[in-house]
Amino acid sequence: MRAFSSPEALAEALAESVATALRGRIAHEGFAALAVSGGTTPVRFFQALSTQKLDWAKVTVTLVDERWVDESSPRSNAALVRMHLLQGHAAAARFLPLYSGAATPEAGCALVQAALSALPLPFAAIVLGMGADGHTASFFPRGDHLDAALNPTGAALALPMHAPGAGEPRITLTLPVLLAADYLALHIEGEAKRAVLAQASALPVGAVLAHRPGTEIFWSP
Ligand SMILES: O=C(O)[C@H](O)[C@@H](O)[C@H](O)[C@H](O)COP(=O)(O)O
Repeated sequence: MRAFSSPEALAEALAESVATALRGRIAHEGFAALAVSGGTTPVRFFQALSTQKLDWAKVTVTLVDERWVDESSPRSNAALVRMHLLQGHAAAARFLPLYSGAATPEAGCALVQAALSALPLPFAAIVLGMGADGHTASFFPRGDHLDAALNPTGAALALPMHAPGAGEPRITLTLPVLLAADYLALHIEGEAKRAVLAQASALPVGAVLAHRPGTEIFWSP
């Protein structure tokens, strides 16, 4: 685990690592894709990343998971990314939202998967968050598609998810998509989340860490 003294220091270091992964992929292949998480934690990281100098016009940004709500909702991860990440240098990036306006994530999933499969996969970088219940992406405990989403050999790139702790219906990238990324990081802040992480083996986030022990964990108080 990389422990930092402040959320600001963490944000700068995580932005450096992600920018390095993006530059590396652009240098080799000309294009790169990045998936980021929503929620409340990533705002400082988004702001730090938006100031990184790289050829953002070659980057497609999308989400690890999304709440099935319109961008006018304060719960929209897409709105969060537009407001805090797609600014400054990063304003030149292309953004692929996961929410399409379809009535349900089930109805929108095929379209999302088609759009994802047109990206320069695997992702150059993916940054995960974690909830207090041990979910990461939308791999929620008791989620209706949890087993399918955590199948390391599953063919789906994205799946709908309904779960008691999820708030609204969700759509999420699947475990094999996360595992294939060039660079995979988990960003958590606060003592409570560090304590949850210590119990990770019994939680959905633990499935990611078990399959990808090299996942770089960023923590600050
Ligand atoms: O849409 C979401 O909710 C996220 O992508 C989710 O997976 C997030 O990373 C955790 O819930 C942590 O959320 P906080 O940063 O708000 O604690």
